[in-house]
Amino acid sequence: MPLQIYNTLTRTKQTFTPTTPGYVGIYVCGPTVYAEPHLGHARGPIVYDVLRRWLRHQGYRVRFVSNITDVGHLTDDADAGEDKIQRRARVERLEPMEVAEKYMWSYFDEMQALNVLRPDIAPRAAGHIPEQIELIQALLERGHAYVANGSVYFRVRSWPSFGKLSNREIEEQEAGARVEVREEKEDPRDFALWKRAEPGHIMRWSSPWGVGFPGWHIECSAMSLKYLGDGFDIHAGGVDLQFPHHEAEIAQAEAAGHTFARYWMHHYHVLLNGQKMAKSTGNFVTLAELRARHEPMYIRFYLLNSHYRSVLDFTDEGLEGAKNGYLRLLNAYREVRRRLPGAPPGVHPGLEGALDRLEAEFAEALNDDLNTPQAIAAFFNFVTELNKTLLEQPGRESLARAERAFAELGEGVLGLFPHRVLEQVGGALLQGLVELLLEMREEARRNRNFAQADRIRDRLAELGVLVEDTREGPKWRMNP
Ligand SMILES: Nc1ncnc2c1ncn2[C@@H]1O[C@H](COP(=O)(O)OP(=O)(O)OP(=O)(O)O)[C@@H](O)[C@H]1O
Ligand SMILES: [Zn+2]
Repeated sequence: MPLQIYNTLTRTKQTFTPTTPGYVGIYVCGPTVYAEPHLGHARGPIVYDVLRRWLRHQGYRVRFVSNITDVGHLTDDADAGEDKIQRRARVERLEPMEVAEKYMWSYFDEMQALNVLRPDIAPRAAGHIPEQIELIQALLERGHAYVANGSVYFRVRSWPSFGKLSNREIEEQEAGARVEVREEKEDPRDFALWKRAEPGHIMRWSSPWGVGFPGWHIECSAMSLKYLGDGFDIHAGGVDLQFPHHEAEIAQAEAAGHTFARYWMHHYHVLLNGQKMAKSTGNFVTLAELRARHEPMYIRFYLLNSHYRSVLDFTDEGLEGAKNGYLRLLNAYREVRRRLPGAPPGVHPGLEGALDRLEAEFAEALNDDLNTPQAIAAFFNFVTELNKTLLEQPGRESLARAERAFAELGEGVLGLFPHRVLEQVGGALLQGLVELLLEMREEARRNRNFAQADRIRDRLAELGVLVEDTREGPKWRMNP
């Protein structure tokens, strides 16, 4: 079965076929960079990272674009309120662009720690003002926008398909708008493409309509079309963005004469205490806090262990459980790597069969609307079978294939086993030294020098090397 994607536009799972055979363009709405990223911010990037890796694994060339919003996102969705970045700049006594830099880099650092591949392009809204102005001009020429008082608004009435993505009526949009904003609009449903800068507004650019700044939605239409072209393949973001942000993006692009994205993917929220994790409400746990307590790969595994179209209510116990599951897979991978150099030549039919099943189940899971928990389940099934076959000393060819499965599917596609995690035990020198210490510990025990033996074990534990005494002698593993 080829890749099926649930397309919000059609509300069905559809077979994915790219516009240009062999190439896939993906655009993901990125963060507004005015605060430290929280766990919710990681879900989308990790899910779409797996999508990107999976397409690449299947031989596609993928261009992955994810923007940084550094201007235009107001505290109020109805074109009123203060720019979120400017407000933060006031609080921190920084330049707005300092705020944007600071939190953009925290975001990139967190994503890197979570083994999310860098976007091919991470365009910033403030760096694409001419492109946005050009798109607004096209809308004005076609009568889908109008100038009012130095601001430009999209004329929703002129675009009947507005609302096709979310099927939603737009009345709420009016609710929070300040009176003067409402008054200059022809229709309360209209939204800002360009806003006149009030005297205190620092982030300002010249435009044909006077000094101002772009509306939040226009950046994504302008930048996705610029870098991915008309009719690009996949546009993604959180469900909260479906309306009004994505509706506006579609209307702006199509009303200006472009064909817009063909598949729309939306991930559901990470919750905390039953509510959406969000910067603006203060209901969140930052990635930095979590990373101080947990290896980042536990966090990635935790997020991938639920389907992106279901909400995920975060709990500490859930994350703790993910850790155990993750370590089970990681230890199996390490064991395969450890055995490989000394394995006798040969093919082990049992292991080969388990690998066939893993590959088939894994592909089936990801092709079914990116069912990552199912793909992880395929790995668990495999590890159960692998552990059985390891008792029979499988030959090198089969072990090498098992190693490739971990490397190509576990790391290459799911991104769960970066070199860093493996290297903690992978280095031959480290391995040799630990084994030497364990030999000395055995010797100490034979000489009834238990204090010495315990000291070696405890010192190793402090270094993260856990020693377990089994019937076959001491075994050790790293606690990452
Ligand atoms: N709790 C969450 N779970 C999943 N995705 C989220 C969550 N919060 C935000 N996102 C997604 O992260 C991206 C960046 O969103 P944004 O910067 O607006 O974050 P936010 O925390 O919701 O901010 P605010 O509270 O100010 O609206 C968007 O794609 C958004 O859908
Ligand atoms: Zn967007």
